[in-house]
Amino acid sequence: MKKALVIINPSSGKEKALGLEEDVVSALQETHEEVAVRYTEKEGDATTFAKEACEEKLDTVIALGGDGTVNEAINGLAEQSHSPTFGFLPLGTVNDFARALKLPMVPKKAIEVLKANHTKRVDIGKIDGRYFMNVLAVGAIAELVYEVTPEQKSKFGPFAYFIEGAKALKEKTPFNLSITYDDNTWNGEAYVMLVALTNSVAGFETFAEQAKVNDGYFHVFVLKDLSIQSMMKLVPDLLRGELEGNDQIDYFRAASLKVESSMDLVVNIDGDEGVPLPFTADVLHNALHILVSSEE
Ligand SMILES: Nc1ncnc2c1ncn2[C@@H]1O[C@H](COP(=O)(O)OP(=O)(O)OP(=O)(O)O)[C@@H](O)[C@H]1O
Repeated sequence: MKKALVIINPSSGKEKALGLEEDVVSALQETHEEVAVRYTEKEGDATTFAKEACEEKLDTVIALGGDGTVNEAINGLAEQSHSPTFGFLPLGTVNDFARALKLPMVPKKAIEVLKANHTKRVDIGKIDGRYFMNVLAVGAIAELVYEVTPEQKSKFGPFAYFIEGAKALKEKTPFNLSITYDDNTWNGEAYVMLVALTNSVAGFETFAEQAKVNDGYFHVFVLKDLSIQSMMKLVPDLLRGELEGNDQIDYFRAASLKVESSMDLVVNIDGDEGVPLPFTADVLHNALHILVSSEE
């Protein structure tokens, strides 16, 4: 007998999730005998619910929410002895993970993906005992994420980060960074370090154009200069998907990282405040089974 759990964050996506519950449940009932629904009330609930679904050996876990809810669900599913298939409806404003997986943004179409039952194995990252599916950020970018208001995100989409980013970066000084990755090291001064697991960062699908959701690597970008000239080159390179060739960026890929600084810095994990430096991070290759569009 197949069993599924639907985790709903009722606050996500202008409270759209509740209106979709019935359609999601009836879609799952086509292939599952039992479909339960649980609503999150606070931070951590989606992790608890997903972990309990693993313990109860459910076949499928579906999340309705934004990247925050998806991250929490993944934190409950990762490295469990029984791992249900995971699917989600992207109801946030940015939805980087859904962009990377080429999921439809229109909820009715995303429900069709759940029905089709086509899965793909996907990498996630592990950082000091926590899990993430999109991005780590150190430096001004990490701080600016907290400064972008939900209104700005709804109005300007990814460009809200760009507008706030340009403001934040202007006021910053570089920090020293020591990165040990696989068998190499990077030492120097940086303004921003971004570790992308997927191509889509802050809604820009061209950010790490070459990153695949299951290539086994972190794609690391270290920004070394913030002069006007360098920023003017950065924007077209970002939009063309050519950031790794930019003179002011050092780019490399790695399956594991150790990042240290003599300065007081905190790493941002999938858009939320994370752990202080130093940290270690590893790619967990093909760690999850995710429901994706059949043409993917
Ligand atoms: N019932 C609830 N009411 C209010 N907040 C909730 C509720 N349940 C969970 N949350 C909070 O919602 C947050 C996640 O929201 P969501 O899934 O919309 O992600 P998001 O990253 O904010 O999305 P985006 O930025 O793309 O819009 C978590 O921080 C969680 O604590």
